[in-house]
Amino acid sequence: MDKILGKFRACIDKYNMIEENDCIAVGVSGGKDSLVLLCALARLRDFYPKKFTVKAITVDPYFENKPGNYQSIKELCEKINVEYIIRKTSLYNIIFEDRKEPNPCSLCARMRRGIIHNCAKENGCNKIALGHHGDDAIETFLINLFNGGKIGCFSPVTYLSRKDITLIRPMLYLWENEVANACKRENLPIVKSKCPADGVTERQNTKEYITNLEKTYPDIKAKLFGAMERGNVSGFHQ
Ligand SMILES: Nc1ncnc2c1ncn2[C@@H]1O[C@H](COP(=O)(O)OP(=O)(O)OP(=O)(O)O)[C@@H](O)[C@H]1O
Repeated sequence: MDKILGKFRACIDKYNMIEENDCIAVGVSGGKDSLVLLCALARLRDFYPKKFTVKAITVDPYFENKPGNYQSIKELCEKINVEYIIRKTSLYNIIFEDRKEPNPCSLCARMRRGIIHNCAKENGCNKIALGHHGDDAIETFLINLFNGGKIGCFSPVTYLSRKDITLIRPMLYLWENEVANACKRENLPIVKSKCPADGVTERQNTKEYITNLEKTYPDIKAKLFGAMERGNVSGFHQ
């Protein structure tokens, strides 16, 4: 974990993501990104100059109308001294059985976000940390550009005034392969998603597009990310 903590902290400091006495809910899906985020934040909590609390929240979509098995995450949370909250939902039932959504991902993400925000508030948190990394940022930037003709991305920090809660994305200075390596090194307990739509997303195509671009422009990822900061895109800045 120490190997990634430098960049992790640099991102937090640059975008002032943590204030004294923050209570931060980490959205934990069970995937590698949010597990690494959870452990990195819990580790930082132990020596960061500003005191803050970390909690973990999993929104259980109830795939196939059955509860997910998050026992290994529960054990991890006990080990790193983090309170763990699992929120039962009917996401799977609503999206795949009731509505039989042809494009389930965006509705699911929207509903899931609302549930995480409410759950964080109910548990006394003023911030929510999400596991987006640098690859997610440049992929989102390109998807918005190519599909919508728009310059934009999610922001490193977003204050949601209606809910009075702030979203932070502390892993933006890490690339996906750095996060994946940290996950392996720490032997974190990935809970494999049972989502029927997993892996067949637009994002996968964009990932492959960027991998191909890298053959001609080896540092295209850093250039794209740098352009977002230099161009002050969506709250990114230099
Ligand atoms: N079911 C969930 N419960 C709680 N938080 C979630 C859940 N699903 C996603 N999140 C949060 O939203 C972030 C972005 O969601 P997304 O589906 O893009 O995840 P991802 O990039 O596949 O990351 P991960 O490897 O953590 O699953 C996650 O990193 C996590 O912080």
